[in-house]
Amino acid sequence: MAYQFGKKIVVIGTGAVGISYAFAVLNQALCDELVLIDLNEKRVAAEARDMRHGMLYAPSPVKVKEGDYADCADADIVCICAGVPQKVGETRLQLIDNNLNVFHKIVGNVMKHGFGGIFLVASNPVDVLSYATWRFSGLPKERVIGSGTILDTARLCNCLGKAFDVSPTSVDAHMIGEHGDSVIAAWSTASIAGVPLKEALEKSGDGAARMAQIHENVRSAAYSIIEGKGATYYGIAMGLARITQAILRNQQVVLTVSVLLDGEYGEHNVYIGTPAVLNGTGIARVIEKPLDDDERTKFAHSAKILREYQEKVSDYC
Ligand SMILES: NC(=O)C1=CN([C@@H]2O[C@H](COP(=O)(O)OP(=O)(O)OC[C@H]3O[C@@H](n4cnc5c(N)ncnc54)[C@H](O)[C@@H]3O)[C@@H](O)[C@H]2O)C=CC1
Ligand SMILES: CC(=O)C(=O)O
Repeated sequence: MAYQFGKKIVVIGTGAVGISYAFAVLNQALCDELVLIDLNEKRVAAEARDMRHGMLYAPSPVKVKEGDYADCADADIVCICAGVPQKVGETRLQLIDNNLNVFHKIVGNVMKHGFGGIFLVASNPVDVLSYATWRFSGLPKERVIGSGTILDTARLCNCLGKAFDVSPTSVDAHMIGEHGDSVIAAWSTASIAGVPLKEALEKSGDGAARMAQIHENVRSAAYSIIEGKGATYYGIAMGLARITQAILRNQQVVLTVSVLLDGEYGEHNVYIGTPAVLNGTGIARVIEKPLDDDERTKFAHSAKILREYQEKVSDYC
């Protein structure tokens, strides 16, 4: 496991998601300095101390401490996981007013200290908050990345892996669009070793029903996990760690993340989930999937919803 000399990550908001991400970063030795920031100073100091105790058994030493915004000045990645999560039955978009207010303060504080690295946004609604972070920070769009549909894609690959009895890592399929209720399964391009899954499912006779069921399973996963244990955090933490690895190890890998579209899919000025190539510069390029007509219509609908919510950002600018 490569040790990342000189790499520094700051996590802002060390609740369930932020601290799970921090723990994944330590266990994968993705940086050599990890700084935790939260409004709850007593708790964040305790989290950092607990993590330092585990360092003896980590794959590589990582300096962990609780910190403040001055620590962002020379950070490679600032990952924002702060703000409220959904309560049972609440949608992600319903969190917008509270979390936009939180992000306005946080991004302002980070930029005040001359941050020039990459923002990684996890808080919901993640696409709209990624757009807000881009607007508030003034950084190039390539350096403001939302986790987007990285978790939805993992959920889809899990379902399809189970359905076709292969490892999820052998499934090539993507969830795109809003990380939320209008999320889309890009069935027309889903495959295993080049075998198209839409046709494979259709051959079984009940293909349309199975695809609808798998889509619903993915779309509603967060709702049912929140009902079961109050929050979701391990899945997104692993997804955030994967994005972090792609950036800090300059991997040039394709992941589904939230990016600002500039003509791809016929859309402009909207942060939304799509496959993109990630490397040390952040977003190296967006990959526009060849969608069928139905997927294209649904993607345009998802973008429309997000653009409407993005308008709220102007109130702060
Ligand atoms: N993108 C994704 O796929 C996922 C996103 N999420 C989102 O992540 C966010 C965090 O969720 P949880 O960790 O479960 O919530 P949580 O309530 O456990 O933690 C949130 C933390 O943010 C901190 N915080 C609030 N305002 C702050 C500020 N101004 N400065 C610094 N810290 C501040 C709180 O003190 C708290 O520790 C939520 O918006 C949730 O919806 C959760 C799961 C998956
Ligand atoms: C909470 C959330 O966004 C998720 O688990 O997908």
